[in-house]
Amino acid sequence: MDTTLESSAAVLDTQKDADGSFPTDKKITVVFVLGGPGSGKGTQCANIVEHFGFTHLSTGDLLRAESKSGSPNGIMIRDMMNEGKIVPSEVTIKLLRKAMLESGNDKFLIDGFPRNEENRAAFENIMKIEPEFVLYFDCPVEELERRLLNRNQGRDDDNIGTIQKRFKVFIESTLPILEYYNSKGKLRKIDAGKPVDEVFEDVKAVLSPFAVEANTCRKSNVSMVLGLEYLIYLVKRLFRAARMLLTHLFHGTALEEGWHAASIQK
Ligand SMILES: Nc1ncnc2c1ncn2[C@@H]1O[C@H](COP(=O)(O)OP(=O)(O)OP(=O)(O)O)[C@@H](O)[C@H]1O
Ligand SMILES: O=c1ccn([C@@H]2O[C@H](COP(=O)(O)O)[C@@H](O)[C@H]2O)c(=O)[nH]1
Repeated sequence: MDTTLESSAAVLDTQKDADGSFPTDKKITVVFVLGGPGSGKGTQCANIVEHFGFTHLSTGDLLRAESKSGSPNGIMIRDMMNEGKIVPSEVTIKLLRKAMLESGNDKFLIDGFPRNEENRAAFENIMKIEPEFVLYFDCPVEELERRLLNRNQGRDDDNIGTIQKRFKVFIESTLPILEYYNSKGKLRKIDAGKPVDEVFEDVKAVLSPFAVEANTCRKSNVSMVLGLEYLIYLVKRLFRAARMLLTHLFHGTALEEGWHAASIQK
């Protein structure tokens, strides 16, 4: 499958209200991040960004921002989120595509998406991008509920009524997506019921293929710096030798005296 932003753009740009254009033909790496509400997707994505250079895009965050922006879809999005319902794919994918473009990156963690079969098929058809794999944060429901009720980030949907609806949607619509990717050998399941640091150790193991690139990059930066320092050292020595030679040619005696004086001082 062709996975360039350019080809995705070609499809999306046929849409009447699609904005912007994709500047590159780079290969795009996408990792979907899924898990029940409160399983720690956002928390772990922040760690991944720091260590592996991905851009983190939470579709929930993108929809929340859109609902507050006063856009024509704003009220519809807010009402659906308050009911724990899944917003139509074209709305979410348009926001995702814009954010991917604006990031300038080519490696993305797409958090909280695809949530149902419609999301999955639409992303594949429109963006023409297959995920590398799906990171699935698996956590007992009692722990999810405890975390959400203690989150205190002012989210309208972190109340027990909406939380129950979100759990139901996750079981009915998102679990089949996880099964789909599992059948394709693309599911990477993580025990998310453990403390944050322990979960991240498991995440790092799954993302290790991307660390190779980061290490290589770091190593080559180090050798570049060392190489540059050595070059500066050589140039300095060359200048010193040239200066001594010139001084010797024009003031041979003085130089000899200088050397002599220097060797006495030693
Ligand atoms: N491993 C963990 N152990 C205990 N608490 C955690 C852990 N991971 C995250 N939390 C806490 O649980 C809450 C939910 O975490 P987070 O927002 O990362 O989940 P999420 O999966 O992104 O949620 P949502 O799907 O609702 O956006 C936060 O208050 C976070 O600090
Ligand atoms: O792709 C998506 C992502 C989210 N939603 C809606 O937003 C809320 C909150 O999502 P979080 O991932 O917990 O931030 C979710 O319950 C859905 O109503 C969506 O429709 N599509």
